[in-house]
Amino acid sequence: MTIKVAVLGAGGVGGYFGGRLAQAGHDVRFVARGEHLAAMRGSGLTVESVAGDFALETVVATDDPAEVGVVDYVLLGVKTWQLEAAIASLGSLVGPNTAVVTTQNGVEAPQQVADVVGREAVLPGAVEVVAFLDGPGRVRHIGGLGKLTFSEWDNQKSERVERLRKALEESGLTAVVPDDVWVALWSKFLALGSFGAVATLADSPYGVLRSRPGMRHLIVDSMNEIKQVAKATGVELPGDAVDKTLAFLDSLPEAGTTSLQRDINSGKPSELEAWTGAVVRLGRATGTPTPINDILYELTSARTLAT
Ligand SMILES: NC(=O)C1=CN([C@@H]2O[C@H](COP(=O)(O)OP(=O)(O)OC[C@H]3O[C@@H](n4cnc5c(N)ncnc54)[C@H](OP(=O)(O)O)[C@@H]3O)[C@@H](O)[C@H]2O)C=CC1
Ligand SMILES: CC(C)(CO)C(=O)C(=O)O
Repeated sequence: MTIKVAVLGAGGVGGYFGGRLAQAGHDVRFVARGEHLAAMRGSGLTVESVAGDFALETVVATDDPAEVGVVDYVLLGVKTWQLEAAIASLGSLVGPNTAVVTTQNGVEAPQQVADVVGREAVLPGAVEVVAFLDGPGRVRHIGGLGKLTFSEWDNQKSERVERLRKALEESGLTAVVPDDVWVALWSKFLALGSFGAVATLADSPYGVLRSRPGMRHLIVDSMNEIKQVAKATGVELPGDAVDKTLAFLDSLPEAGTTSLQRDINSGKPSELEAWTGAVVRLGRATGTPTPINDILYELTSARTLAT
């Protein structure tokens, strides 16, 4: 069955997932802007992908969500610091049966969206992919399965979750509906909150981070604090969550870097507030001490001012 999807924020994630869904014949409307919008309108979307290249000669793209109207799903593909403005433009896309799927790294995007459209309209999600815009109208997918893990807010198995899961799988993507989507989001957050700030401060790739016992200890200490914050917000992570995240660090490419350090190093806006910033904020809100993350946050914030 064809689904109607608005991709709000057609960058690495939105462009790749939206592109695959459109290629499979779904009704995908891209909400974009600037040169990327002009290129998509003029010559469509090109995707260079480790899972197979493809080109969509024509795509539906606009900068005005009102032109799209109500959809079945909104795939929210903007960066965390762009969320507020993007959420404000959701109005005309969301009807009584619309589901807004969050893909942002971090744990706060679902609530930010729910504050405006209501919890029942949100499917909290997380993506695993390495994809980026390689110029206007051009997406490059260089790694990761292209996996979306998502569910209803209360983890109920619903018809709309199943319909989206099927559409994604039939489009060549990987879709996972976990038993508890909050455990999935917070498990990923263990990596984001710890690796991101430490890698930025050390200005080092994964190969260096994991090679020094002291760095590993620092990352583990940061993760243990995040685990406590998760617990204080009602999310109990599995006993092996920290070990698994350390094993994930060990599996990453030697020369790989976090998106946080790449953004900060190139002087771009970053997702620091949604990563280590969120650990500190949620720690304070729940009365959970986060001394390691407090230091990481202060030092990384200072680095953002210095670039
Ligand atoms: N890319 C990846 O491989 C992964 C990304 N993620 C997460 O997914 C989220 C999205 O990241 P990513 O795809 O890399 O981000 P990108 O910067 O590649 O894409 C975001 C796109 O949204 C556009 N945009 C922002 N606000 C609006 C708006 N109001 N209306 C229309 N377009 C808008 C941006 O345009 P402009 O450039 O003009 O601002 C940009 O094209 C992030 O939270 C990221 O951490 C998670 C895992 C992997
Ligand atoms: C989990 C992590 C930190 C791996 O690089 C990531 O997703 C990112 O860099 O954006």
